[in-house]
Amino acid sequence: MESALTARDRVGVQDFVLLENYTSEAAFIENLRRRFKESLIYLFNVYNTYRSMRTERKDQCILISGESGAGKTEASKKILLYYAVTCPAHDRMAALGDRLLQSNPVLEAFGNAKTLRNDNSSRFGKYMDVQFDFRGAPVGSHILNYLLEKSRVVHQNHGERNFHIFYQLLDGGEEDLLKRLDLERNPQNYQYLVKGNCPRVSSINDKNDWKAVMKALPIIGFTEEEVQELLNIIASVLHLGNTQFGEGEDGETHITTETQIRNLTRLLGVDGSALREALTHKKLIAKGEEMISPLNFEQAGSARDALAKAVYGRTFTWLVEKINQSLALKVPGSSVIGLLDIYGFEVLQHNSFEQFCINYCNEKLQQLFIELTLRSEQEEYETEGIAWETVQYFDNKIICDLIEEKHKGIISILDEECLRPGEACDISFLEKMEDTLGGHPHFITHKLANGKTRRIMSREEFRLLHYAGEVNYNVSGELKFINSPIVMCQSSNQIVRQCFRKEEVIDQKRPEMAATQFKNSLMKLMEILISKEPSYVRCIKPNDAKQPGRFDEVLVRHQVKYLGLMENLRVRRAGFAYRRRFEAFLQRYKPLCPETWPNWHGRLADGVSTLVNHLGYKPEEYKLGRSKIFIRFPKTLFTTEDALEAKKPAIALTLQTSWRGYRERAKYHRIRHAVIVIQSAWRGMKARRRAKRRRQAAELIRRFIKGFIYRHEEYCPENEYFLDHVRYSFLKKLRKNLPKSVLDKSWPTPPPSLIEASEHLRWLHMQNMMRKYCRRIQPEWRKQMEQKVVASEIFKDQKDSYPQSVGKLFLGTRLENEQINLKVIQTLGNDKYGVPVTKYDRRGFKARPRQLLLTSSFAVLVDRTKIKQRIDYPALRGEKIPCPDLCLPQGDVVLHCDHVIEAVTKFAMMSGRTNHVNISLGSIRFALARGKEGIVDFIRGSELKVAKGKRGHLLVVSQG
Ligand SMILES: Nc1ncnc2c1ncn2[C@@H]1O[C@H](COP(=O)(O)OP(=O)(O)OP(=O)(O)O)[C@@H](O)[C@H]1O
Repeated sequence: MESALTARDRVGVQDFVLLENYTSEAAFIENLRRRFKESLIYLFNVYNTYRSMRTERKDQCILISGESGAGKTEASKKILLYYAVTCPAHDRMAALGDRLLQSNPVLEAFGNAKTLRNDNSSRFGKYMDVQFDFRGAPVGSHILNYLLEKSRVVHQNHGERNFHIFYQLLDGGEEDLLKRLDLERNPQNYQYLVKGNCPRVSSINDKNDWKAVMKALPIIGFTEEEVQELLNIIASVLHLGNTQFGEGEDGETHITTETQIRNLTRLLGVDGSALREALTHKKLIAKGEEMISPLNFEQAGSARDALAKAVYGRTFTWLVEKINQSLALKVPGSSVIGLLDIYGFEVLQHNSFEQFCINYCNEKLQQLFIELTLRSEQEEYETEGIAWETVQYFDNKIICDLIEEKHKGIISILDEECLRPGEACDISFLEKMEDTLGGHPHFITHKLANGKTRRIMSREEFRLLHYAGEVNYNVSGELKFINSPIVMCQSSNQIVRQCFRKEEVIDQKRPEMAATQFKNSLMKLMEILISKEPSYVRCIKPNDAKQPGRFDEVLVRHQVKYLGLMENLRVRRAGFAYRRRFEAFLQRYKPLCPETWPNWHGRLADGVSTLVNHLGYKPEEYKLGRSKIFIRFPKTLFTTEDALEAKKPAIALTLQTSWRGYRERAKYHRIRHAVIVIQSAWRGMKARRRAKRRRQAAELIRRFIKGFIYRHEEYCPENEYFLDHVRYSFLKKLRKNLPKSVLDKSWPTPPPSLIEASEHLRWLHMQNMMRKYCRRIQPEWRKQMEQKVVASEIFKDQKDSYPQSVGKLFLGTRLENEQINLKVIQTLGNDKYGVPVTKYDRRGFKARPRQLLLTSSFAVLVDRTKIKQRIDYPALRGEKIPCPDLCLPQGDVVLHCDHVIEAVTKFAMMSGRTNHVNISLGSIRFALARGKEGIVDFIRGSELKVAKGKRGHLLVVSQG
């Protein structure tokens, strides 16, 4: 509905109720034209009906009307297709669908014909009930047929045909069959088929259609016998058409075509003479007495045609019943949708009884429309608590009464006239109507008309002013004889016997005439329709040439008029043009009022009230019901709709902004949430790590403190960490501070627990360094070292000048390769020689002094005997070094040497008596001959001197 409003400006209005100028036919047609041009041929949603049935659980009906070729059958097919596609599938549905499908060609063969307006025109009105089960699946169907155009059986306009089945039989029937039925293939041989002079139609393939019908009949449930009997009837109609009459000399009518009568007798299974009589005589019952009177030539022809029409018409009704049995409900149904596909108002050049019935039917439908529309309006107003207002519309009840009123209506008069004893004729019927209905505002005859109308009306016509317009009906031939059934009741053809019931003939009180029958069936139809919720489909044919895209305005205007659309619209617009539930109205138009936008939180009625006040609705323009708002004029609605259209860009912008904002906020919240999750996870992890570290640190400190407390205890669990740590720390420190050279005496102070280990390490390290040092040392340096070590053993802390000598190298050349200046400055106990000793060779010096006394640069060799031995050493002599001094001395000697420490060390080493060196400071005592001892005083002086000192001491002055 709302989408229709949106599309309004583009393609007119979808709902005519919203047409602004609803009284203007031109505006109406213009709207049709606009939508036709855009191929928007359906004005309103025809599919709502099914939804209403499902949701409201109320039986529905769809009334489809329109003139021939307007599209009624197409529309009903679309509706059925919609059910087939959208309804839930049912197990039995397939079989039902099959039968439903197969019934179509059968119904079309017997009920459709080629007309000027439609090659496959349905020549009957159809009401079809589709039954649905509780799930909404179709489970059964039932068809009611109305107003079969029986006149077509005996007469067709030029360019039209009889019902399809005749042509199908002649074209498609097998030779044997035709022979049995005594038929010839050529349709032109049959009086009932030649009138239209159009036996072949390019768009129709009779042979194929025949096959389809023959295939369908058994599926629908026809027995072989029934099929044969049905074909007998069809053939009979053709034979009946070829039955001719002759006029005797005395004016008596007789049958001239005996073959036809024979065939009819055989095929219909009736008595030949009875049939002859029925065709040539009229039987009337007056005051309980049967009266038979002969028919004239013309009347006999009419009686024949009437019989043909009756036989065909009733057979068609029987056929529909047979199809109904096949489609009947096999499971319980819950809801029904009825589809009424019926002609719209028909106004032809020559309008007869059939047009009268059709238009009467349309009058009834219009009345139903008014009744149902007003009823639903009234019900809605009542429900909504709105005061009912009298609506201005034309109520066609007056016309319906004119036709159907008991005793006074046209149908009653027709019945009376037909059953009246004596000669009934069309004119007497007309006169009777004039007598009874004269003065009725909707009834005119030639006699009753004014001058102007009289000129255009024939004397055999009467005019009815229908709600949709005026129609002139011709009464000639109206009063046809329908007494033929009497002979048919005795037929041995089962179908004929079922169609013409004996009771009908026996009940002579007041046989029901055709018009009354139709009136009664219409009453029944109205009862069916009135119990349902109606929807209407009005089909309008755009042109008569069967051309696409052509909009023939004259034709359309004619249909708009005779479909009564303007009148329908007037009824619909009598009250309020538009109504909507509060929530729907508020939802749609709330953006137009700041107080209702974006959301109204109060009562819906208050919201709508606020909204319409803001929109400036005048009190006469609308009313608020209990749950709906009613708007009287489309203009009000369209102004609101236009305002909404104008507002839409702003709404779109707002929605866009809100949506983007919402999207971005959602995104932001997502990111924020993610960040928080990551952050908390990260913080948690960090905190856990910190706590762990703290725990570990506390544990460490605890173990450290405990370890510190127990540090002097044996290695135990309490102090193991502490001690390990101390050990580790010390070793780490030691690693960095290890002495690099053997002379480096530094060593980190060990913790108390490691003193022993430290010392051990130190010793190991020293050993290691020394080993490395020793491994690296050169042989000459090794010797030097050995000598120095010996020198150290001898002189360290013994001789003042020793520390100064440590750094001075012992030269190998001295006492070894080179000469060493060694001067014996005094022999003790003997004479003094002042002869210097030169070139003393090491290899020849094997002296092993018992004592070597040194002071400053002096050395005193003690034990001269030994020296003497040494001096005798042949090696020294071998070198022929003159050393008379050394050969001479006896007793101890005082030697002078510049490198006394070196010299003494080397002497000591050479002699292997390092512990025999005795170092004295100041004075030394020595033994003299005969047990005497002498004393040598050593002092420092400016020059080297040996002299006799005080108390007989030998005074040795050393330089420096
Ligand atoms: N909705 C449609 N779209 C296109 N063509 C359509 C539509 N409705 C009808 N027609 C055309 O009009 C022709 C006649 O339609 P249809 O037989 O439904 O008319 P009808 O009103 O049932 O006629 P009749 O009363 O003679 O049976 C169709 O064969 C088709 O060519």
